Amino acid sequence: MASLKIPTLKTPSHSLSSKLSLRSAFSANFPNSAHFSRSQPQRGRVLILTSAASSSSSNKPTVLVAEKLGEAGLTLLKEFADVDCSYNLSPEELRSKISLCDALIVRSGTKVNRAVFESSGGRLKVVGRAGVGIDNVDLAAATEHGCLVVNAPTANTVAAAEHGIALLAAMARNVAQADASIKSGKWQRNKYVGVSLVGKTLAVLGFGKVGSEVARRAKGLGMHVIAHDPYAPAERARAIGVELVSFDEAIGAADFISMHMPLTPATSNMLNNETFAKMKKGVRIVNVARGGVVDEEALVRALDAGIVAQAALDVFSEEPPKQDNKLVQHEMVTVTPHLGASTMEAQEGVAIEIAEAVVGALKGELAATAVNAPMVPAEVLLELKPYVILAEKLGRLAVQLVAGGSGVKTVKVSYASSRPDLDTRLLRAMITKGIIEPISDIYVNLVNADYTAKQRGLRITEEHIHLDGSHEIPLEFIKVQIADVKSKFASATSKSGEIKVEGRVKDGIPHLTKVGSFRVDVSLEGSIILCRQVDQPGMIGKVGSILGEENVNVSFMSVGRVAPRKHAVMAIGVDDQPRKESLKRIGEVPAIEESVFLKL
Ligand SMILES: NC(=O)C1=CN([C@@H]2O[C@H](COP(=O)(O)OP(=O)(O)OC[C@H]3O[C@@H](n4cnc5c(N)ncnc54)[C@H](O)[C@@H]3O)[C@@H](O)[C@H]2O)C=CC1
Ligand SMILES: O=C(O)C(=O)COP(=O)(O)O
Repeated sequence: MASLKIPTLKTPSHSLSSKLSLRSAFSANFPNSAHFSRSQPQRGRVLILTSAASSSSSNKPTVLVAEKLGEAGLTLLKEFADVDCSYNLSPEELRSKISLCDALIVRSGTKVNRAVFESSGGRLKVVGRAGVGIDNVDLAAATEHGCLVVNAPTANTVAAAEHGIALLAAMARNVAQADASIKSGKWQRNKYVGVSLVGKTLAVLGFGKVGSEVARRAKGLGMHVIAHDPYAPAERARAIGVELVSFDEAIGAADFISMHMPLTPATSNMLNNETFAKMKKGVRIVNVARGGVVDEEALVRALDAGIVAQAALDVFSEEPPKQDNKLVQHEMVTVTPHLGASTMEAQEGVAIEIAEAVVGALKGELAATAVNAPMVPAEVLLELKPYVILAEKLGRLAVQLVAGGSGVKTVKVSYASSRPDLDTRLLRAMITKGIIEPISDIYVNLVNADYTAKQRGLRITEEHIHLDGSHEIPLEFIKVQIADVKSKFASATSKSGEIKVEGRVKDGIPHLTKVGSFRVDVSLEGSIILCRQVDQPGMIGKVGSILGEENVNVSFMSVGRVAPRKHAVMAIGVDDQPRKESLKRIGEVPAIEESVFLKL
């Protein structure tokens, strides 16, 4: 397996402070628009931005809105960002604009594929999908690029359900065909005799938000409603008088089928030759989900064979469909141009929902509708905040203790906690960030931490040390161990050969409490000098005076020793980075056996 090579360590261009917010967990971090400066690119806390990448002279992030968005959403976005509304961009135009944008907002009409993320040069930090389906966004590529994807999953539910019902009724009564006929001067009352809905069986496939609203409305029309959804809770179905059945039962019993699942590899072409063959002859199909859930050629054949009597389609595998598309032209098919979410009300709601999500994500807040990042509830985030900082700093310290040329492959993290259900995803991500960022150009956040670790051949194992006691404090300590490496500070290596650092949070401030087998206590602010010395009087004074002469402010000092007059490790917190010569002078103090400077 590949391993994470330790090159010369980079000095981070920022210094962490106790003011660090949860922003560091996410990729998109604009503290607020007024303080955001593109001319001073920073890593870690905020986006990697350069003045060359800036398209505007203001300090605000830039949001590209690539498809029509409701006014209320645009107003919200404009309060925080420079908003570029450029509709109908070609793929090439989108790719060339994207490196100037911090966020992109799309609906279903824009393909946000890998090329878009690659063209963004690392600047794009949030993609907002103003709607539900995210099949037009390459989530794997987004994650690999540390780009958060958020959607607006609730505001268009009713609109989509109403459109499903509109298509159901219009299809059953040939509304569209009859309308076209009368407009062409005909009066064909016998040709357009329809079928009734009352008493018929409707199978709702996909019993999520839209599917259940369709079911509720269909029941109001006097239909017998059954549903199939492998993941829907039976109680939810029962509560509205719908029976959940198997897929084969649903399609076998249905007079009408309505599709409401997302397009995924598992649902692609789920209506096909084989499944059409299992349906009742004369079944009628409504699709307001995605064109790709139906094998469209198989549907044409099923229509021509009379297995499917009629279909009503709002969505197509290729949008817009070609003019000679056989389904569009088919007499027994009613079509609309992906109008499910297109009501005034839904579009205003979706616009607000997505604008809030994108602005929140740009501010580094928790994104409640994140699609490609673990969902960590806001209250958990707040509670874990100091531990998040501790986790990143321990990772950062541990990796700086690795000797150049070693390959970091295995990191073991131990969490000592009385909480059996401690959510460690965020902590793990931050340790990964701490380990990878000082030795690479990769920007690591909650979105791409696990992916990046895997890519770099870094295996992070986690262990929970269960403590008895109050559940009030989420964590007693975190221990980070790097195995199978040489250390540039031998004292950081435990008896079993791993580099080991341990820390805990005291009064809300992260502290380093153990290095190897030496207990220390130094707050993790500023930077740290570690020295191993023979435990004897005067050492603190000697090192302190060298730092004083060099004008380096000491914030903290702590000495941990194995036994009096034996070996001791001195941890010195410093506000500024000492000159190389100062560190050399410290190393030359006769009783000092080794020393290392660690930048936090
Ligand atoms: N035509 C339009 O303008 C609109 C289309 N949509 C489409 O409708 C879909 C559903 O939207 P929501 O109900 O809001 O999403 P949702 O996530 O609430 O519901 C989707 C349901 O599909 C189920 N599902 C997943 N795999 C399935 C399978 N193999 N068989 C049966 N069910 C399966 C899920 O368990 C879930 O309950 C969206 O993904 C989107 O593609 C949504 C809004 C507007
Ligand atoms: O929300 C969805 O999934 C939709 O299909 C709506 O698409 P639209 O935003 O109208 O392009």
